[in-house]
Amino acid sequence: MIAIEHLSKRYGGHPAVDDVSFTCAPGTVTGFLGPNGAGKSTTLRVLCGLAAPTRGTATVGGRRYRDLPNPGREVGVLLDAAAQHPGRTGREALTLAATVLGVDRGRVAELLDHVGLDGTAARKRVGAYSLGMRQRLGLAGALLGDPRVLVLDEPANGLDPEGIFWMRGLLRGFADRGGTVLLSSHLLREVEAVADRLVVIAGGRVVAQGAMDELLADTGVRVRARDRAALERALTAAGIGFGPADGDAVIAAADAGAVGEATSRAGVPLLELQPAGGAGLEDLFRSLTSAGPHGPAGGTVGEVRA
Ligand SMILES: Nc1ncnc2c1ncn2[C@@H]1O[C@H](COP(=O)(O)OP(=O)(O)OP(=O)(O)O)[C@@H](O)[C@H]1O
Repeated sequence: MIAIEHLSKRYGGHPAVDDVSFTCAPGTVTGFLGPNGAGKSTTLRVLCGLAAPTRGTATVGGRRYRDLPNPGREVGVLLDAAAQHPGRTGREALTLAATVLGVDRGRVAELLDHVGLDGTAARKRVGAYSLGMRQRLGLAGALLGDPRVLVLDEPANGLDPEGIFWMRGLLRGFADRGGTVLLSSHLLREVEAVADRLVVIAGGRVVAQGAMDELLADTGVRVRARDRAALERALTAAGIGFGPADGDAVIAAADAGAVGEATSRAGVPLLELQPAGGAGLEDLFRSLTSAGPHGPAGGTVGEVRA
């Protein structure tokens, strides 16, 4: 179990992470989603003992990473695939890591195979690897100690669509065998297909979290009027939070009845009013994380919070 509790991290006066709390249970994949600069990496760095929290705690199985007796055996970490020693071959890098961890060297070949690095790739220096190959090698390193928990920062970066599909299968299998996975991404589509739960962060704060199916079922309604400004005024007057969708539509954080009443009271004819549903998740993500004049769609945030 990963537990992030009231975690804050300030750099100078700047709050990179501000009172963030969530948990990740065994048997699940949690997608940690947010735009660039949202605070994902900082949270993961604190969790893995690479940065000290200003306030709050981040623990694995009730202990801070630095207090785990053999962390590599309990938590597999891949935070920056690009930061691997360029002069070693993939096989050398993994063999060295196996020695440090006290893992049987026989696992090196097994893992190279598991992450799809063949003999030729394993003999190449890491400096000549593509980012996708480095991600695969980094993942092999994270899995080397046979941990029960995986913490991965943007692991799909640099992978082609086939590689992303492969990684989803690997992470799903890991969780289905009882493992705990926390993976960050700035792209909803990357985590949508594999995550059981989502934690959405923007500006250092959690703006939504919940089970994927809850979030899919509760993404508000998509509403469109010829007069967008009048629609926005009607929603604001009714205290309904909203955010931008594609085209002229907005995603309103209320049910269709409440939106219909608000717009009819204001005399705003509608061109469209329907549950946002699964297709609205992308819109929800954009509206929750937009720094537009209305900020995150407040009502929805409260409703989807677990
Ligand atoms: N070492 C640091 N010193 C100062 N500010 C930092 C440091 N690390 C991160 N920040 C700032 O903290 C905020 C959160 O950054 P963080 O890297 O955690 O976001 P992120 O969601 O991981 O984004 P990205 O996807 O771009 O990595 C940003 O404003 C960033 O500039």
